[in-house]
Amino acid sequence: MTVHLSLYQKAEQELYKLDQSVKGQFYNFCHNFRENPDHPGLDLKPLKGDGRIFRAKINRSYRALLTRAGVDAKGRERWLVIAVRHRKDVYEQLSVAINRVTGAIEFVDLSVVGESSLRRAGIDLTPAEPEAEDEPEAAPVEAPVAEAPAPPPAPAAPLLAAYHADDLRDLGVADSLIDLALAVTDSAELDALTAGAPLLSRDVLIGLAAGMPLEEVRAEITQPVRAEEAVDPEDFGAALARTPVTTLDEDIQKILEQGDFRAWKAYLHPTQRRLATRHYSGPARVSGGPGTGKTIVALHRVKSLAEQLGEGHDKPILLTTFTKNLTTDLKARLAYLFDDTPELLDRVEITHIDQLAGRVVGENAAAGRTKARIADRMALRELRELLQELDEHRWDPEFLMEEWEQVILGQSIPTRTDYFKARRAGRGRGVTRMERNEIWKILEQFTSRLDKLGVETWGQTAERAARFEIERAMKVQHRREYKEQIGGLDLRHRDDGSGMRYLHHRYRHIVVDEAQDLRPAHWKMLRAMVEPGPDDLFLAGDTYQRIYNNQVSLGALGINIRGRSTRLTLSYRTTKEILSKALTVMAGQDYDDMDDGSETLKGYRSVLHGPVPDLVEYDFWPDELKGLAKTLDAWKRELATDGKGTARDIRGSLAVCVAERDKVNEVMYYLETEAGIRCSELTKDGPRGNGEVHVGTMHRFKGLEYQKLAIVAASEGIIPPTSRIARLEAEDPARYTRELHKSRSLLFVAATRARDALTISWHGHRSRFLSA
Ligand SMILES: Nc1ncnc2c1ncn2[C@@H]1O[C@H](COP(=O)(O)OP(=O)(O)OP(=O)(O)O)[C@@H](O)[C@H]1O
Repeated sequence: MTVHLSLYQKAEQELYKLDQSVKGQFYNFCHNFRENPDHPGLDLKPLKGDGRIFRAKINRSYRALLTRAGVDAKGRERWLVIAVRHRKDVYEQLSVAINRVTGAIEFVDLSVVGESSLRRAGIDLTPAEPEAEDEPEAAPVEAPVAEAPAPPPAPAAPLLAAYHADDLRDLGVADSLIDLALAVTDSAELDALTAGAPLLSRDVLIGLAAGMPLEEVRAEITQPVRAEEAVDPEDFGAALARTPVTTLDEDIQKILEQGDFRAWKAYLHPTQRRLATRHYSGPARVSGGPGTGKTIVALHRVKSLAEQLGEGHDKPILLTTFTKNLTTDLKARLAYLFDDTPELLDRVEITHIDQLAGRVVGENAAAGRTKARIADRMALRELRELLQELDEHRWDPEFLMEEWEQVILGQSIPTRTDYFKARRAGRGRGVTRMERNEIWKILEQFTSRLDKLGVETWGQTAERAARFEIERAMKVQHRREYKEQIGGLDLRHRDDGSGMRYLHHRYRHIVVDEAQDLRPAHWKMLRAMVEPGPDDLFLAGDTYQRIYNNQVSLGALGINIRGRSTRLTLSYRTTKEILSKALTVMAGQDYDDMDDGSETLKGYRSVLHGPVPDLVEYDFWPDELKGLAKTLDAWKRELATDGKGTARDIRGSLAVCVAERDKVNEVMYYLETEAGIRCSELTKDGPRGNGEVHVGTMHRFKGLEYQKLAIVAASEGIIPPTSRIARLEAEDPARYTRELHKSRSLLFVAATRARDALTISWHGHRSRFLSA
């Protein structure tokens, strides 16, 4: 073997799309090239424009474009395949360079930047290979009958007129794209220009065009991917080490068969990769809009931590999330990510947060003293009954329930005196000392009522678990201090019989997904479960998607993420069209960053395109159901023509999302009995049954994604549920605002689950969150 051959990330993606036969021939090409790149059959030649790019023959029609990248340790020349193209698409003007910011090799393909940009920049593309003689000529195009020439359109202002070439260069835009980018006049042109652009150029240009200030682009897009060492723009050997590639000494056929699944497994965006692999001096957080890859980063973070730990017999890494059905999803994705190192997966515990709290409480309970857990709505019913029995009408049961959850349980307040002094930040309505006394009395009766029934809420479980874990952490700390005091001597005498010897923090690293929804007590429990220090806690979440009541201030809970917080802005899931509809739901809203600051969706964007979402109004619910069945039928037909013919293939591609629990049954009943469409309900344990269409409440859709999604009953009165919350507007405006936020977030979460197609319908009046 005379050369070492690697494949550029983008070239790999191009290969996936080619016919199986071309993939096979590419495999042979690699084999032959590695043996002898100068073999006459490969016909290796430099392009006339950038002599650093060579073309070589894969078969009669396809060409590999390659560049040299130094020599390897064995003295073999290293070559990089930068693209695989039909020969008609190989132009002399293609260029390759080293990006001065990332230090990686970048391939710039001017043939995909769009006609109008090229025309404006006066660039004429020359095919590297003239048409073959035996190829049928294209039919001559008839000259159109001349019409009176239209007046030339007024020149439009460039989209990035506020910036200079030096700004773009400085931010990392590829040199050959800078003039073109500065001449772009509308977003269609920008899309064409960025579609095939190197990653950093694309991110910077889209960020600036979306209105992100230059300094923010520098801090959030350029800085995270800057090479750590100085970049030599001519050293392709050094640059290869910074470029995402596959080494073709591996079995390329196996890689190609994995197809698109490899997308997130192998190639994280450099910002995502850095977040997943870097060392943090303490708790860190990744935020970002829906579909920006927060979960993917969390999964890779787990893998990177497991690799650092190596094999072992315990599970020092915890991966946890708020919803039960997501835990199943995380388990499957993580198993896929670890498929080549299953022994490392054994070092990870994946548990849903309530289950974890339940286990801690169970471990600490005396035998036979465990309580059954009830959902919050059952507890609320008990509280309502209690208030009726007490003939107590001054207090709204929902307000009391929140006060208990957020203030008393949230801060582990043990006594009435402590409650008098408690912080009630963000609770809205103030309460006097006398009122606190009344509230305490009612809640005391309420908790003893639950106690007598032998039940507790998940909030109580979390709070008790937090207390047990804090005690445990204190014992660990005391033992360590004592050992230090006595000069590091063995503590066998003191430990014997107490189990103390085995006491340590439960985990070395904790990774949390959907962090925005955890309760304060969950955070306290997690904080105590891991020793404070480097890489202790890693959180992924988006407060715009908070759909439960649990607003926290992490700093106040002992989790300091200041300076270790990063936001992702590029959506990999949703199309631009769906995203812009979803963003109108959030227009003008302020959300917190879980740390007494505010969060933003500025720069949140997608580069994918698809149909504009359908917004459909019906007079009555039965009409809407009929319309839904029609939409689903049409989608099924579309999927069939895409090759996803059978019900089995469609499963998991289509879904119907509803705001209210009752409507789920109505939708399923109608679709099954009237429209012959088989459904599966999305439950907290995942989809139940094998139906082709998943149906569930908006809460159940968190973290999931579907190719085509219908949101039904998006009517005013249902979202937000006006009859339930209207009175709060006057009585407790802060709570009213919180309820509206929650409702709005639910619709936002639901709309951003759709990958390609989205329909939102309603009967009566449309939800106030949906603009025309
Ligand atoms: N670097 C990447 N390359 C290709 N696909 C990616 C990449 N990162 C994420 N994705 C894909 O984007 C989709 C969304 O990713 P993910 O679920 O991690 O986003 P998220 O930010 O957690 O979303 P949400 O907040 O809505 O739950 C997934 O299909 C994932 O496979």
